[in-house]
Amino acid sequence: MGYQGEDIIFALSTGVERAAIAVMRVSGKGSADLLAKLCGPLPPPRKAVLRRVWQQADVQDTLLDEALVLWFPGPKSYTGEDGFELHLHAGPAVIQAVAHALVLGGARPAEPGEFTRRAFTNNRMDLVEAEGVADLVAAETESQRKQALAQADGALSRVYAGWAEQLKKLLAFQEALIDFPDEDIPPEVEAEIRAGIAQLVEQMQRHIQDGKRGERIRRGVVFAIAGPPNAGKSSLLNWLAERDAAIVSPIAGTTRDALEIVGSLAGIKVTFVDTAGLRDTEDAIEAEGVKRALFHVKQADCVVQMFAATQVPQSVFPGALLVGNKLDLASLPAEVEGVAVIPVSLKNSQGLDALRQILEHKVQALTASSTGMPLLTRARHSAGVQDACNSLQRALEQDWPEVRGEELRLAMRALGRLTGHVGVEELLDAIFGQFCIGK
Ligand SMILES: Nc1nc2c(ncn2[C@@H]2O[C@H](COP(=O)(O)OP(=O)(O)OP(=O)(O)O)[C@@H](O)[C@H]2O)c(=O)[nH]1
Ligand SMILES: [K+]
Ligand SMILES: [Mg+2]
Repeated sequence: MGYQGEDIIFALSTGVERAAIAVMRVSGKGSADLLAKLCGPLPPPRKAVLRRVWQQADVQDTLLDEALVLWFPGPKSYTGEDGFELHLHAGPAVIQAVAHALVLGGARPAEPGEFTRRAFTNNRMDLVEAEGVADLVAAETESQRKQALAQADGALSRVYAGWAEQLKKLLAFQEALIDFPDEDIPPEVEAEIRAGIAQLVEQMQRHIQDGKRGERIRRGVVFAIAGPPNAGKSSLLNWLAERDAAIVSPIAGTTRDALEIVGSLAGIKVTFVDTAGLRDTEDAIEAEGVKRALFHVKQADCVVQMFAATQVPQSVFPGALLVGNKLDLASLPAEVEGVAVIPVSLKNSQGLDALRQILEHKVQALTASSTGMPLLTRARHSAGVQDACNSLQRALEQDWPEVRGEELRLAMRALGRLTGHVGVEELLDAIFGQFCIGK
């Protein structure tokens, strides 16, 4: 997608399902003339006005619809450009006819994310905020909504801007040391620069470590259900899904392919993956299932390790929740290798409320911020902060003022790339391409 800020773009901003009203959004230089062409004299800015929409209003040729019209003159609009919205009756024929009239008036359909990209280009928001908008549009759970809204509102950007501001000061001091080595610069300046850098490094490291949590909220917390055949893993999945998602049978080795269900716990998106029972096997297909099961165990945020009361395991996966099933058949140990056993019977629905609570707590623990800072939400952010942090660490190791200054500048650039203030042209297509059309 080549950026073409000169065009007038339009898109349906509401979904394509049947609805009463469809919002057609238009933005770009020349929007005022286009709106006048369709609806006659411009309404007052940002006021909803009922108007007839014509193919050509001046000659009242072909009435298309009667619509609420909003005129948004730039620069105080979403994109920063002149634009307008038509709240149409949502019939496909109405939408089609209006789109046709817009094209006749010189507009073109928008690319995915193009409105938000223009907002970014016109400094209405930075990249991190734009990503927040994309997440907000995609938010399915309460926690995703809150996190995305805070990010779209600039909470994360303010953290990065704060760091950039501190860095700028440190850089200014450093430049002074470089440019006026013989002047009477107080000796403590050198120490202050070092202390300032060390402080930034520490904050960035904590932010990166905390970052997995924000990503988990965005993507959902992934649990892998693993254990030997017939432990009751698929039975657990079905209980969580509240439907017969997986085949349950007394035959060991029933599940082969990993099966995922998506839901929410404590307002947070979660994915549970049912996997093949872990055992040595001659069967090639079952062996492939076991291989995949182990892959999911490695990838998951948390393993739910299941066993049947009749077959207590020798070892526990690191960090796993240990669920002992078939309480109805035999008694369960209180713990295995120091890890508490959560006793249940999926057959008799025993212990399931307690299990649900433990799962909810786990989800909260995996997603809560440990620093109180807004969480970074994407691999792109952690990579950017890591870049900046690496430069700062190299700066700390440097005694040469010039080299240290250069590392500080590199750290600045890394932060600038994060928020989109420098050298991000190549990133933009990738980022805005993820948006839906009309945003
Ligand atoms: N008695 C008893 N049987 C159970 C319980 N939970 C599950 N089962 C039975 O145990 C058998 C195996 O259950 P599954 O859910 O298929 O076990 P699995 O761990 O998915 O097995 P694989 O997919 O073969 O690895 C089925 O016959 C279930 O009905 C329980 O709490 N008590
Ligand atoms: K089974
Ligand atoms: Mg199974």
